[in-house]
Amino acid sequence: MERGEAKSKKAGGPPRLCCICNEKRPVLKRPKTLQQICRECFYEVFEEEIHQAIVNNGLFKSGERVAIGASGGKDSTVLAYVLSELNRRHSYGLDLFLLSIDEGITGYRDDSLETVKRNELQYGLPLQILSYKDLYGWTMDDIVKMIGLKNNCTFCGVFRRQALDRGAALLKVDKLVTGHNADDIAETVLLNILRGDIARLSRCTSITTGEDGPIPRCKPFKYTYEKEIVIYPFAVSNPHHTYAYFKKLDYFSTECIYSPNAYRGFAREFIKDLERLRPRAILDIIKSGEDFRIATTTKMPEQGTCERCGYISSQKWCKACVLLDGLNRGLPKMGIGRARGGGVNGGDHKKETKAGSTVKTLETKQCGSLDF
Ligand SMILES: Nc1ncnc2c1ncn2[C@@H]1O[C@H](COP(=O)(O)OP(=O)(O)OP(=O)(O)O)[C@@H](O)[C@H]1O
Repeated sequence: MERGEAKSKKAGGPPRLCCICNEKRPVLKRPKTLQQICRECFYEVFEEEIHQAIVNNGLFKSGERVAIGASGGKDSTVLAYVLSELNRRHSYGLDLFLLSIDEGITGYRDDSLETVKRNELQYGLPLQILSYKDLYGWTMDDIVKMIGLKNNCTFCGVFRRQALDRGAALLKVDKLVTGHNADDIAETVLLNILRGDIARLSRCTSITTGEDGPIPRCKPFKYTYEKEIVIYPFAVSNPHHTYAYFKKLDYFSTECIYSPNAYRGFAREFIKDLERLRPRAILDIIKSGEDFRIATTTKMPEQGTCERCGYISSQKWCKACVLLDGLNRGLPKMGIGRARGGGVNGGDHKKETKAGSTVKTLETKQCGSLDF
């Protein structure tokens, strides 16, 4: 039995000493393990686990240029901070950049981008911003005016994925990292099972994806719990940290105003309920997702390039071009779900699929998807 634990058993109350260092008073119960620990040990294990995820999975090579997808929200802000700290501390030898996509959502993204601009100065990382308006000629405000709230996340997700790739190409980076955390991944495993989407299920637990595409994407927070990411900015008070000594990290915490997210919301709540009963549930769901084996007879989409813009696509036109074409022709529903006719990939989809498989043209996908 550990020293701190022994004392607490005698006293019959919570441990009087941190159960990691056995020296300091515990100030929090660690959400991932329910251990009572001190502040210093919390951020030490928090950062060390991320370092281990990076090292054990060989996420980076020395000399690489890496863009951090920076939305100004808590996950990517903590990621930018921790990654620049680890890069210095462990001499990863990375050139880090912040890459932000401005979707054109008034009262949401404009405010969160102000946060990223402050982060640029606080962390000393160069920032590149790309907007939907410049890339596609449409803002999300315009799109929502035309199509309403129902399917807007599909447009936003498809456009963002491509916008991040284009930003990464502009910055000439070798990799893109995002702030997707363990909760996001567990939620996506569950959603892919509920939708029977075997292609996405097979890749959504990978810590690195898109190695066959324009730019590999990594998720250093694959094993990091959302609850700990929320606590972390307040726990950072280590004099060895170059920034944030007794300071909160600066991030924007408002939810997207256009994201109704009902289905994903249920999955999220379900996982939170499981986590309350058993914190390991999140890691177990990720493990289950990893252990699924895809039958060799399952037809997977074949990668090619979009005939219109040259972006990676399993069909004649990529998803962004189909959606954009619909918007420009005043037929925004054309590329979504079961809409028929008119579209390059949409009308007679089975004929258009290069691989000859029955891959859906586009399905309504909510924000927060790992496949954005
Ligand atoms: N507009 C954006 N510009 C750049 N990167 C983005 C943008 N939106 C999302 N990302 C990246 O995708 C990750 C997951 O996005 P999601 O929309 O699920 O937000 P989230 O879980 O609230 O994350 P965050 O707290 O960082 O906003 C983010 O952590 C970030 O790395």
